[in-house]
Amino acid sequence: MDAVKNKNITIIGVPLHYGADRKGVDLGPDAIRGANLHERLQALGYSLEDLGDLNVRRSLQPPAPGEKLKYLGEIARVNQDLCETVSAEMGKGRFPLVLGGDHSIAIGTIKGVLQRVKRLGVIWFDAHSDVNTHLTTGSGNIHGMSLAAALGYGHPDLISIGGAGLKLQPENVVIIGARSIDPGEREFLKAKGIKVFTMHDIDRYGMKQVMEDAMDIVSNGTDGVHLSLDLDGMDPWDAPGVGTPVSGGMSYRESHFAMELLFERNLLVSAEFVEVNPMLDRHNKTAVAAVELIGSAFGERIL
Ligand SMILES: NC(=[NH2+])NCCC[C@H](N)C(=O)O
Ligand SMILES: [Mn+2]
Ligand SMILES: [Mn+2]
Repeated sequence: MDAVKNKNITIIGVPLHYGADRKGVDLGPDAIRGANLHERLQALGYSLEDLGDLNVRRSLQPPAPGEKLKYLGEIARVNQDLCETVSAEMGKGRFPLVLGGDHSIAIGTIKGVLQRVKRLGVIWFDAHSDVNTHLTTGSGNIHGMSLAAALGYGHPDLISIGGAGLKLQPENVVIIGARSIDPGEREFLKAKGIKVFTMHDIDRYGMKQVMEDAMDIVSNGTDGVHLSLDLDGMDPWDAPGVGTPVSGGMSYRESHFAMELLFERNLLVSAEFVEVNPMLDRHNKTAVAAVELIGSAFGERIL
């Protein structure tokens, strides 16, 4: 089962903001749909189903001061739901395209894909590495912990989603575009041997080389690749509508080119586009960028 040859896509919206503890990113799925997502994919010959948005239970209590796992209950619940939905769609031979919502939803997406593809590669496109746990986080925001959780590290309520023991292997994961890594995360990445292509590497070697190396790593010994794309990986000039912007990111062209190269290698079995926050955006620019990157990843070309 592979992305580009799989012409059946299921779109799943996850209007979650609790992992970012900041309002607006819950409006991401509709902003992305509103930027003509369906039309663009249909024009490429894909057959779509859109399940709408998963239900997010509302919290009536603010987190306690200093809480290290803010909104854990709400986040774990929707991720369990997402995991089951992704797994069910893949079981029908469909390609899950998940729209965030904050990046904590990667836990549910990846766990669901892992139920179908045991040896899974992941490309994590992000300004951040999201490998904090409740023991290292400064913010307590779970969107900064999702990659660690998918690797099997963190709170039991997060790592047990989808079944105990279901996890990524560090050698099958690459991070691209990183430029903001916390001290605890740096240690984690080193200890686990996770390959990070920082902005420095993209400057030095160019996006073509970085993507080729990245795709070699994630496809080596795996049966499929998941793309987890945080829009804050792009430069805030091109994607201003994100909650945790970091200057000096991937340009519009670099990001597109990365998606085009991904399509050419035909590795993807699933993808998610997260952290679009329309309340912080200008003219829906970030949602439009998301749809354009999705278009390129699914085969759009200029000529
Ligand atoms: N998915 C994201 N935008 N993550 C940002 C994480 C920022 C910071 N490292 C934290 O743990 O809070
Ligand atoms: Mn990020
Ligand atoms: Mn992220």
